[in-house]
Parts: sequence; structure tokens; C-alpha cells
Amino acid sequence: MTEFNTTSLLNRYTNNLTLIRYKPFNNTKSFHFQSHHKYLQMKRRRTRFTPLSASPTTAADPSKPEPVKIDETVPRKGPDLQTLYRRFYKVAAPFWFSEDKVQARIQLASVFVLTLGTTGISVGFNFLGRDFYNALANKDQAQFTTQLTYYLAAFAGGIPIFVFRDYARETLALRWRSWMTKYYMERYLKNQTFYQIQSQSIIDNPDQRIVDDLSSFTGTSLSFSLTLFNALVDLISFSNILFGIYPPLFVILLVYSIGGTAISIFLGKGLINLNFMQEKMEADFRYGLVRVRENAESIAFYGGEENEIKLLLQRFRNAFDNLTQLLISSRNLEFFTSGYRYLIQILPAAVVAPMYFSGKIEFGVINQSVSAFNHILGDFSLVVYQFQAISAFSAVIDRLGEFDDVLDYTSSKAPVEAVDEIQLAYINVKDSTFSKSIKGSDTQKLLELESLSVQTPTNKALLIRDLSLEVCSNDHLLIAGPSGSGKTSLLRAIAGLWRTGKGKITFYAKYTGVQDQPRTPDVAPHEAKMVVEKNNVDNISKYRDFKGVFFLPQRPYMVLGTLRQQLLYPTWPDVSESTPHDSKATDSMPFIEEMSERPPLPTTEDLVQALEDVHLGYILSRFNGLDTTNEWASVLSLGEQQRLAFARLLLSRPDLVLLDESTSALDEANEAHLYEKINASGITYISIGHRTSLCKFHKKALRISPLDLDSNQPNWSIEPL
Ligand SMILES: Nc1ncnc2c1ncn2[C@@H]1O[C@H](COP(=O)(O)OP(=O)(O)OP(=O)(O)O)[C@@H](O)[C@H]1O
Repeated sequence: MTEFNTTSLLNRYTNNLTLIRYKPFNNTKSFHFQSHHKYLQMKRRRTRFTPLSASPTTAADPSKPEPVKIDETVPRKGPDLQTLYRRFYKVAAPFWFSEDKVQARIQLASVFVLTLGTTGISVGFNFLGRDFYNALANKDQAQFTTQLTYYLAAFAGGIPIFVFRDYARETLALRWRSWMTKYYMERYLKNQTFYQIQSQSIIDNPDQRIVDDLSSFTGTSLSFSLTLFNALVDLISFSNILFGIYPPLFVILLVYSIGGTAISIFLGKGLINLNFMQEKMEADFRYGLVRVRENAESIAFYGGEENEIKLLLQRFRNAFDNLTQLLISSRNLEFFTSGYRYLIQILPAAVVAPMYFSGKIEFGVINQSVSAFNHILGDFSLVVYQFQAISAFSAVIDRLGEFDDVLDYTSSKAPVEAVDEIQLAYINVKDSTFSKSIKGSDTQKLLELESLSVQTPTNKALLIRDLSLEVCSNDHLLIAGPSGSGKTSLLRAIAGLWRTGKGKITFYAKYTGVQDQPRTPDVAPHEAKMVVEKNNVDNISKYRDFKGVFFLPQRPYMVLGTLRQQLLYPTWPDVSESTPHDSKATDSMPFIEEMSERPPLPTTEDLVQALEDVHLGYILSRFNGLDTTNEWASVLSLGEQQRLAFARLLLSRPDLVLLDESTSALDEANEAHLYEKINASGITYISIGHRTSLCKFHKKALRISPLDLDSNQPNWSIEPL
């Protein structure tokens, strides 16, 4: 039924070009980092994660995370108990030792106290029940009325405690989740970790792990801890009662529950893995749909609906098949758990009844023993009754733990592998005397490449050999060469995205981050105020604080948001129309705060002027000003998006910009206008481009030719234009 509904829905969605009209403004879940290629591989094979060949440093140090990488050739094996425990602790612990620990612990303590309260109330009800039924059996009306009053009073007093316990638990879970969400997102977006995870296919669906797994991890961890605590207190309280009534009954119960737990673990051991795969496959399916939405126009132009339906249905079928397996395993387990649950129901009454008949106990004691018996049975049988929930939770722990390990591994990788990598250094040149001292003139060195060789990260193919060059202010450089020769790869290396190769890249720019940075010994004190070596892991993000450098890709990235946010991206990232409602929302999430200092915010007039400067003033009236939200990548043409990217550039005014075919979609008049604008605003540019019309805006050209592997000669040359 579900499969049929999904199939027909997909058919209706992709037929008649419905996809092109669908606008995704309110979906904040649309992270999209999984490659299509990976999906094609996934179709026939199941996935397992195996350790990477870790370097000796990481392997020897047990505190370092265990790195993982997708190996799609072998079926995945579930984690062992020790790994699960390690992962649970690693994921759960940081919050309870964070800056919010005092509040969090107080809240946790109150939840536990309220839980104790609820157990006390249950015990009270057990005794009330005994007296109530005794009064009934004795036909003692006065006593019955008194007991009834007590019962009602206990209800009135007890119910709020149950309600407040749940409320306190859920607010604590929310607090924990909001802290964890920020913690994981920061690590995911730091040091270009998201780029490495995506470009090397390290793990599947990180977005689903941040959104869904974190939510269920925090909620379930708390409710399971409380269930365990409750069961323990319950066990102590009710064991006394049952033991007091008839000790052998207690022993039978103990044996029964231990046996039941062992059998359910044996029967349900495959469920953890099935749950893990289910989460992954559901996320893959959802991601496939997000891709259709995001690429609606291209798919519609290609007429690729049929293809998409097949691919999407295949993804859905993977989830469906796995769920079928999951249901079968759950059903088999259910046969056992249902039998286990109901088989023993009449036992306490049957065992205690002879004592009642012989007058040793009153009638109410039978009811009391049944109730105590059921409580203890429930406590001892936690694993049996909750096995499916426990296996789903284990899958969540496994996925989050794996993600956590990858985040740790990716951010700790840089120092270990530094020997064979391209070195990046950043020199702060706020000091104007230094600027002039470099060449004895007013020009300032902005970028220096020393013996730089660039290799592709996956197969280490050499693209550029031994490149050395210097770019000073107004030294506009054009990078040219045949398609595939490595022009964009050179920019990737300069941007720090690719580190494979050797040589050194040094930026000389204005640094806007923290001042007290270590100085490297090879730079004389009069030359630079501060140097940041990229080998230090934190420095990739510090590098972004360099006001001096800006990159413009061929297809500009359009953020989800207003036109104002487009223009302010990426220099002023956290600016949005903050309403009173927003600030309230931030108050309730104490961890979501501004991340760092920014340069002064451009005014509305500045933004309008920037749009006019790139000949885009007309879109203001078309889209009702700066503050309306649109799917900008769909509503603006590629040329308009490129001009918008130049408006960002003019607002940020960096010293140096790297343009990767950034005017490829523009007519020559607009292209010339934009180059004149950036030239006039004092920005030095390095452009990649194929058009000869670009030559007149540049002073020199770097020509890259395809590498000849048989020769040791560099495959580049520099010539004046
Ligand atoms: N992630 C990657 N892993 C392995 N090889 C890659 C990767 N990205 C690009 N390459 C290869 O590196 C080579 C250079 O690619 P690059 O994008 O730098 O070329 P380009 O000179 O900019 O080409 P074009 O002018 O067509 O844009 C190509 O052969 C490409 O296939």
C-alpha cells in the first residue's frame, strides 16, 4: 500500500513538469551533500564502514577517534557493545561538561526528583488499592468511602507530578538538543570539514544525522535513563512488598525475566543493523527528492522525469526492502515478547490464592501481590519489552558516534599529514611601511606561490608542476589554458580546498581576526605583524577572517534568504531582519549566538548602490525591494547571479579576488563594465577565462598546458599582456 502510494505520488510529481513549479522556501532541511555517483554504487551493494589506513599517530593514540570511510563492497556489520558504549559516552558527555552544565545538571536533578515522586505515588497507590479492595470484600461501606476519598485525593495530588516530570524531561531534552545542534554544526562547517566529507564520500547523509539523529538521541537518552532509574527505584520498592508476601514468587519472577532477556537479545540481535540501514535509506530517498527539487529546471529541460522516477523508486525500494526485513524481525521478536508478557499474568494470583483460602492473607493482598508482581516483571523485563526501541536507539548512537569520529578525525588530520602537503601562510600587512618596503614602491605583495605542485586529491594525478609567481597590487593576472589543464584546481589549492601536492602559498593581507597569534621564525619582525601557518588546524577558519582575499566561482552560490542576505554573503553572514520574535527565539536557545565580529554593516543605500554598480538596479522593483525571500538561483539568470556576485565583491572590497570564469555568462559590454568597476575600486584580480576579450583587463597571463609526464619541465609560462 505504502509502496503503491509512493509510486503513484512520484509519477504525479515528475509527470507534467510539476517539479519546475514547486518552490522550496520553507524547507530548512535541504542540506545536500551526497553524491549521485555514490547512489549509483549503492544500488546494488550494501554499505559498511571500515577504518581508514590511519597514520601511526592516530592509530597509536586511543583518545583519537577511529576514522571511518565508506566501503561499499561489503555488507555492514553492526557495532559491538563496547563500541556502542564508547560512542554513547562520547556523544552524550560534552553537554554535561559544557558552559551550560550548571543549568543542565540542576534541570536533570529536578527531573530525577520528580521521577522519584512518581514512583512514590505508584507505591502509595499499591497500598491504597489493597485497602480499597479489602473494604470492598468486607462489605465495609464506611471504610470503602474513606478509601475512595483517599484514592481521589491521591489522584488530584499525583497527576500534576506525572505531568511536570514529562514536561521537565522534554524541555531538558530540547535544551540538550539545541546545544548539540550548534556543537555539531560548528564542527561540521569548520575547517571545510563538510567539503571533505562530501568530496571524499566519507559518510552518508550528515544532514540527517544533525537533524533527526540528534533529536532522537537527546530525547531517547533522557527517557531511557529515567526509565532505568524508575525501574531501579520501582524494583527496590516493590521487591520489598512482594518478598514480604511470598518469597518464592519473587524468585520465580527473577528466573523468568533473566531467561526472557537472554532469549530476546538472541532473537533481536539483527535489529540494530536493520535500523541503522533504515535510517540511511530513508535519508537517501529524501535526499533524492531534494535533488529533483533543486535541479528542477535542468531535469525539466532534459525531460529526465522517467529517469528520475526510476532512480527515486529504486531508492524508495531500498528503504522498503529494508523495512520489510525490519518488520519480519520485529514480528518474530513480537511472538516471543507477547507470549512472555501474557503467559505469566495469572501466576501471582494462582500462587497466592491458596494462602487466601486458608485465611493467611486478606483479599486485598491478592490484588497487591498482582500489582507488585507486574511492576517487578516490568522492571526486570525492560530489555524484553523495549528491545525494538533499544535497537533503534543503538542505531542512532552508532550513526552519531560515527559522525562524531569523522568530525574529530577530519579536523585533526592536518598536522599529521602536513609533511607532504601544500603549505599555506598568511601574513598580516596592516602595517603600511611594510607595504611600501617590499618593492621600494607603492605596490604591495598580495600573493606568492613558491615551487607549487598541485595534485588531484583522490588519485594524486599531477596537474601543475613547480609553479612560482608573485602577485602584487594591480598586477591583474589572467590564468589561461586548455580545458582540464588544472586552472580551477590551482584556485582550489590557493583557496585551501585541495592540499595535495607540495610547495608554499603565502597571502599578504589585512587580517581581521584575533591579534595575538604566534609568529613563525622565518619572518622578520619588521616584515609582518602576524603569520598564520595553515598546518595548524584552526587556521583554515582563521584564514577566512583575512579580509584581503575573495573567491568568485563560475556559478555563484545563492543562499536561502532575501536579496539583502545575498548581497551581504559571506562577509556578514548572520545579518537577517531580526524581529522581536527572533530575539525571543534566541533567548530560548542560549547557545545560538553571534559567532564573531564583522566589519561595519553596509547600509541599505550601499546595497542599492552596489546593485546599480553592476547594472542590477532593476531587480529591486521586480522583487519588491531588498527584503523579500525568493529561490534566487531559479528566479535570476546565470548572468544576473554573476553580476550579483560582483556586487558582493564591491561591498566587501578585498585586496585580492580570484575569479573562476566569473563572467562567463555575461555579454562583453557587461563583462567590461564589471572589470572596470573592480579595477576602479582598487581590487587586484586573478581571473580564469577562455575569452580573448579578457586580455585587455589584465597585465600578465599565466598559461598552463597539459602536463607531460615524460619530462621534468614545468607546464606553465608567464607572459606580459
Ligand atoms: N575531485 C577530483 N578528483 C580527481 N580529479 C579531479 C577532481 N576534480 C577535477 N579533477 C580533474 O583535474 C583536472 C583539472 O580539472 P580543473 O577543473 O582544474 O580543469 P580546468 O583547467 O579548470 O578545466 P575547465 O577549463 O574545463 O574548467 C581534470 O582532468 C579533472 O578531471
